Amino acid sequence: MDFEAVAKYSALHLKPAGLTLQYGTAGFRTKAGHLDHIMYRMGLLAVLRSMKTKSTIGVMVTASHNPEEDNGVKLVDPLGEMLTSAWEEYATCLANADEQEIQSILTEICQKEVVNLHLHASVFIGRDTRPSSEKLSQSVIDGVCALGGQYHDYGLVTTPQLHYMVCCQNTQEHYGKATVEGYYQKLSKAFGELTKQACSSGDGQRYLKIDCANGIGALKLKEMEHYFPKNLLIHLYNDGTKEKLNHLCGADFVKVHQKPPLGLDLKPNERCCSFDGDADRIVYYYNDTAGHFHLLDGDKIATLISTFIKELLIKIGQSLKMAVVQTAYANGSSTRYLEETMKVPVHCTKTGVKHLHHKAQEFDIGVYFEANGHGTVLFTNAAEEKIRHMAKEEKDNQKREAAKRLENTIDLINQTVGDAISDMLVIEAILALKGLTVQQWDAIYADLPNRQLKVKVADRRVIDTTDAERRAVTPSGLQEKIDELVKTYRLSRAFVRPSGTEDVVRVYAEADTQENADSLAYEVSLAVYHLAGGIGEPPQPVF
Ligand SMILES: CC(=O)N[C@H]1[C@@H](OP(=O)(O)O)O[C@H](CO)[C@@H](O)[C@@H]1O
Ligand SMILES: [Mg+2]
Repeated sequence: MDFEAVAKYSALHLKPAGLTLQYGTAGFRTKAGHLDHIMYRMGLLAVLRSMKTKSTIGVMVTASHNPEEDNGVKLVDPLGEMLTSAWEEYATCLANADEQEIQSILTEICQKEVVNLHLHASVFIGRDTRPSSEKLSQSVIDGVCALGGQYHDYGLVTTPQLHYMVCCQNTQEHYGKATVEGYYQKLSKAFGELTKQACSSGDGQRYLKIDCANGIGALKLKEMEHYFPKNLLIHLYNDGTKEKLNHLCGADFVKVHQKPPLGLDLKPNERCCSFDGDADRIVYYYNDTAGHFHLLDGDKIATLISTFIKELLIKIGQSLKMAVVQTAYANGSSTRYLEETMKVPVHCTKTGVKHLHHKAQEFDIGVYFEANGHGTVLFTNAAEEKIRHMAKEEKDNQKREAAKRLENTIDLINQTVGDAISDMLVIEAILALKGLTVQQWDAIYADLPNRQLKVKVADRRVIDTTDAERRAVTPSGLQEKIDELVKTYRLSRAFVRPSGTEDVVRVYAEADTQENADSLAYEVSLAVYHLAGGIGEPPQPVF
């Protein structure tokens, strides 16, 4: 290891005194001004991870739906998955080390992981549209170079595009070409094939309004539009030319506030969707003729996609096991509908894509979505081979056609990670094929009214949870209080957990009416404030 180079570059990326950060649900995230040293050190770590796995590793500079002033970074493992947890700990350790400790920590990681430092290292780098991202990605490059790694800087890409390209590279392009054009071509071709026999979506309305959160999604959709078949008409809003990233718009804003984004005029019954800042989440919505807003979130998306796949599986007559993976934030109605009506097994994991992803890998076909609209579908190699074989060789016309649809779905979905562009194409294809309007899709089941709130506490780590975060173990008395409150409402459920991306405790509640969900969420927030060391003003009633 060239410690001299490491030390030389480290001096250019000094850690602010007293700053400690943790590799959380989605890597490191904080104010952009505090991240230079983190970027550099993640460049170093990516090189070691690449040597360890003998594969290309991805580094994405983004803070997704967070405010424009924030930034963040996460590492992407060889098949496009999130970084494995043991290395998250190394990342945290390296990030918080004093400058003179860096060498010994790198050496320790190499010893523990038996990293052969003579191997070639390769790192793919991507970034979102934040003003701070370009400089920060240069710091990543410094880290990669300090340890003699090779890099390819993809510049502005969506997070899922970077994951996709890492996977392509490490599968010797079996998954696709490791270029942005390759991505556009593969997805557009699959979409065209899949929707060949569809006339249009049920409402005869052939276009979709997209709120791009003033982020990278707008840039990439503009590039991709030329590849789309003519039957897909999209109209972009919040394309970043006028307003600030994620400000009063984007998938997270729409989901949390349950209202349309600024900058998109919502006409009755028009089908609309929002991406988040790095385009790995998507939610749909519409306003009915009475002016009521209807949100179709990750749970509705999971239901639509799993219904579509299940129908095709029945047609091809293969016994492939499919399951849906959700988190505690999934609306109770969606879980009930999937289990009781659809007869699809549902599993609940902790928040964070990596947990859902791992669980989904246990099934032949694993559909996973967070309620906030992050999700995808995973097919095992064996399931994929079976489907591709049938799509080619099956004699029975109906079965073969169903297998072809599944095959195109496999090619359309980005299996590495949730992907707003890919998910949007899957959803548009399903609506067109099934002749469903957005209203008919929404009517499949009715969501239970719900509310999400945040509470500021001195140290959110005082809250420890169990049972896929549905119950609080500490501080003592908190869970008992929540249980007590939940009992006073109908069809109710509530839980609290420390956020992995913001310095807050999140509160979730659902109940029979919006008023009751709001009131329960408020009461639970108060309990958190009083029992878990709340700071600042106590929570106020929601409305
Ligand atoms: C309730 C919620 O939406 N939480 C989000 C949010 O995590 P928190 O740990 O809740 O801050 O950001 C994560 C990363 O984008 C995402 O995976 C997760 O679903
Ligand atoms: Mg995101």
